[in-house]
Amino acid sequence: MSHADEVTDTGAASDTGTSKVRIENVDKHFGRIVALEDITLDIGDGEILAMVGDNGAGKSTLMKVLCGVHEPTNGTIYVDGQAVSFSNPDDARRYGIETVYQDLALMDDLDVATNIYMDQFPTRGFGPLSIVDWDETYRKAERLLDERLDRDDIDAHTEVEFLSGGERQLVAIARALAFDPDLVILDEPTSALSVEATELVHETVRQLRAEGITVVIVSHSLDEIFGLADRIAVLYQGRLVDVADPTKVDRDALVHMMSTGTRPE
Ligand SMILES: Nc1ncnc2c1ncn2[C@@H]1O[C@H](COP(=O)(O)OP(=O)(O)OP(=O)(O)O)[C@@H](O)[C@H]1O
Repeated sequence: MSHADEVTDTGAASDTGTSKVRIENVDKHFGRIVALEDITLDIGDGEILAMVGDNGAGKSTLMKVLCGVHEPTNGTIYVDGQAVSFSNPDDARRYGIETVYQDLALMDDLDVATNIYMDQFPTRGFGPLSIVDWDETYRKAERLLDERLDRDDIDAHTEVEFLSGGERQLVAIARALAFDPDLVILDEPTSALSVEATELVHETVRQLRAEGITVVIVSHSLDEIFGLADRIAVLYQGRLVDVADPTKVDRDALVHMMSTGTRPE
């Protein structure tokens, strides 16, 4: 691979707005494995940034650095211009970063509202006498599904195991939204979904952007990438190859970058 072809993202996001998150000179090593090497990337406030790359390119590792699962070996993460250091996902959450993992991590035998609020149930009473306010839990869940996701057809009382794949994805997104995030990371959100369910999830992602939420989406689907992304960060063997504008790059060029680590002539 020619390192001359690799880029440092100079902050194209700043052209239209400010950076929500800046990843600066980030390396991540696992023993002798270099999973990320000198990544510098701005994630623009309110944009949908797709993260793409072949297997082993470093997408998951970069996502996990962003959401506090991994600490970078070197480099700095800035949120709203402030240098931050995340030791765990709760730290990232405090800075408004939520992640929806591919496996969704839903509890199948619990209902929708419980899944959405299980980490932060509304309570009544004070101190040791406080108890879960179930009425408020269902009310809030219904409001969230209806007003934020436009899905009043998903009943907050339904056990998650009875939902379709697309609905499960939306419940997982709702759980992230319940933390009132500024940035949501979606890991392969439609990889197991039908065309129809995929379009519903895409609608939701566009809705998040319309609300001003920044979205980072890890995806292998070119349709998804070209249909949704404002910019495309291409990784290859742990390095950033390009941050492409989907209106200016075609599929062949993207596949070329993903498979060779170089930009086309
Ligand atoms: N916890 C870990 N321990 C050791 N090596 C790891 C660990 N996590 C990732 N790696 C290595 O880091 C490199 C990047 O992996 P990563 O999972 O980030 O790639 P990816 O682009 O997400 O790939 P995929 O599309 O296959 O999920 C790979 O060589 C992988 O084996």
